[in-house]
Amino acid sequence: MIILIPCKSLDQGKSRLSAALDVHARRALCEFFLCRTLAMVCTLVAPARIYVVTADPHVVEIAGRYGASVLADSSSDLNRALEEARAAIAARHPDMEGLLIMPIDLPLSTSNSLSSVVAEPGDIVIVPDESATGTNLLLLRHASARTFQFQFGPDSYDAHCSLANEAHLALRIVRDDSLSFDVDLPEHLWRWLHYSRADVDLPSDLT
Ligand SMILES: Nc1nc2c(ncn2[C@@H]2O[C@H](COP(=O)(O)OP(=O)(O)OP(=O)(O)O)[C@@H](O)[C@H]2O)c(=O)[nH]1
Ligand SMILES: O=C(O)[C@H](O)COP(=O)(O)O
Repeated sequence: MIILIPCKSLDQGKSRLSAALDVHARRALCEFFLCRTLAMVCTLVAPARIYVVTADPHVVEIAGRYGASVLADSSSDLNRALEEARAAIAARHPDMEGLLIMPIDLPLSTSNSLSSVVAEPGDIVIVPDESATGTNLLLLRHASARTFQFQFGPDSYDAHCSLANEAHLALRIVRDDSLSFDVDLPEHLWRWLHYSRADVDLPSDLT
């Protein structure tokens, strides 16, 4: 399995938190999210199977610390960035049998919860967000790993499920509180900070 982490430029990420956090704090949060995500996925696969697609040189440097490879995002569109990254990955890994799209903003995710998703059978495994509108995790297997068209954006959960059903793919839906929680809006941030303050070493901008 290959793990592909899309990462917006750190100065631009989590823009919907701008009412709650200034640009420095948002940048610190994105860096924190990126590092914890890289550390976690390194427990699941070898660094040679971890890719980050980004336009940010600082993200490139961070990914390098974890031994992950970086692919350039020249599009500023998430679906296009993923398509281009996947094409590059498929060329480097002709044996690619699975591709997991792993966002950075799932702060309750753990190695164990990710392992459970990876253990699910099927051509496509989806973990929706709490509201069952977004797609928090997308695991593609077999031919889908190379061909399934990414539909990230508004209502991506429905869009991904519809596409999978139209193509008669074996689709598994996983609902898991630790993976369904993503930090998009200030209310998510407050909930996460409230629960994690005791056991997470947060960036100083957030404490
Ligand atoms: N490379 C790349 N990654 C992206 C892009 N847009 C979003 N991402 C990443 O995709 C994942 C999910 O994105 P969102 O939850 O929308 O996070 P975000 O874009 O930082 O949040 P907002 O700015 O508030 O929309 C995160 O890992 C983002 O860093 C993009 O245009 N290019
Ligand atoms: O479904 C999606 O497009 C991704 O999960 C991003 O959605 P979000 O911006 O609502 O997290």
